[in-house]
Amino acid sequence: MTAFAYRKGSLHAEGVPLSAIADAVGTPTYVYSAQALTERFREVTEAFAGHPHLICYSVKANSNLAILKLFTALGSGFDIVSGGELARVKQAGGDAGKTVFAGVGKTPEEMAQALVSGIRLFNVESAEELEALDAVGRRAGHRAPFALRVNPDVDARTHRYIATGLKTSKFGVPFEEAVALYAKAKKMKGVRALGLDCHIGSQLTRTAPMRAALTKVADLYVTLKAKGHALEYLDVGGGLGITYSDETPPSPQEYARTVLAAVKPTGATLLLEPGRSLVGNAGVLLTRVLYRKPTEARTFVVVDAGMNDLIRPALYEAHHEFLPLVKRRGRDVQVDVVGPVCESTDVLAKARALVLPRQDDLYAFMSAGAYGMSMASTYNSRPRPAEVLVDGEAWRVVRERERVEDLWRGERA
Ligand SMILES: Cc1ncc(COP(=O)(O)O)c(C=O)c1O
Ligand SMILES: N[C@@H](CCCC[NH3+])C(=O)O
Repeated sequence: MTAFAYRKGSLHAEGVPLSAIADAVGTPTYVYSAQALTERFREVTEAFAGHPHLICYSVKANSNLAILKLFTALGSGFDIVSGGELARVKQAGGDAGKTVFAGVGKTPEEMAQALVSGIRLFNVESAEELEALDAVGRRAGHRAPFALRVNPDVDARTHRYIATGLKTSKFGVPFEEAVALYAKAKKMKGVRALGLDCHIGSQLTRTAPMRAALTKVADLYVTLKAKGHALEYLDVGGGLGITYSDETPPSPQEYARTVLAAVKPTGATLLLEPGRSLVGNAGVLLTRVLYRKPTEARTFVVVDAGMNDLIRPALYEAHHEFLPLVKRRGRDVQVDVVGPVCESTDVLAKARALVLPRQDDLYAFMSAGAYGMSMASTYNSRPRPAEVLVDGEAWRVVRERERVEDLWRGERA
């Protein structure tokens, strides 16, 4: 069953009409489906059943505590990129021992905090970071478990802003330098090599780049083992894409087949860091129509959600379907759906054919569960949206709408 579907012309999240949520909580509001989150998590786990693995949900995709708690209950670990994300995981009852820490700019303070918390693995992204981690480990009196994130120089065939596996990207250490770095690390007293890591990009819709990268990385893993490094984990990153409009990403099963075939020679325990593929299609952003504005050039529909609430269209020219909460019959016209923010890139849906909305009509931006709220800002002093979690016929607010007073918290006039 799809979590978001029309019933008698009214768009529902599971058993709840979305317009009831919009009326009660206001707009803009993010709404997530517990059922969609759970089903997707189980689907990925089942696809890898039979092979030792741990799913480390990528917190940056959606870091709401209720979602972290739900994944914790399903047995998930986490992929984090900051001390703030670690704090969220702990706050939600997540296990630091099932958590991996990535990112090119971890501070020594963040590393120390993570080490004390018992983090499973540091994914180290540069030679200098390795030295910093070594110093942290020595100071703490125990070796920090690490994997090098290598950059396999593979074109992930995704939007260039979210590709991370090319030589020119800031991520990972150059593939050719990995063997020497592991040899250097062996002499360090504050670190312990426990794995190897790579992540080539996000919203991947083809298996060929995954296969190419993982085959290279698996080869390197075997080489490192042969050189006496006691590696246990191969972290294959995240990146599996979702359908926003007409993309046809691999299914979790097809993804698992590709990954498992490539890593077979390693015998490693797999770490997976899915973000978008678990939450992207489990969330929508509700919005209300403020004004229609026909001009000579085009017809604008101004809604109360802006690029500060959902930045993906402005940042990546990303497509999110724009659906009415209550279906209406009529002739389609072409419109640009825009937000209230004072930026020309605040266009949330461009050149869409739809029945001309009326003032106050409610709509949903679909596929907004990933990198929606987690990238929201208060630009233009707009309080961030509320968040709601639906479960069957029940729903609850899992983050209150930010209040205007929150906008200047900590400021001194
Ligand atoms: C290291 C790392 N792991 C996991 C992810 C999650 O990626 P996705 O949401 O595409 O699954 C990202 C983001 O691209 C990342 O940088
Ligand atoms: N924020 C991006 C994905 C970046 C992934 C983080 N490494 C998006 O919305 O598509």
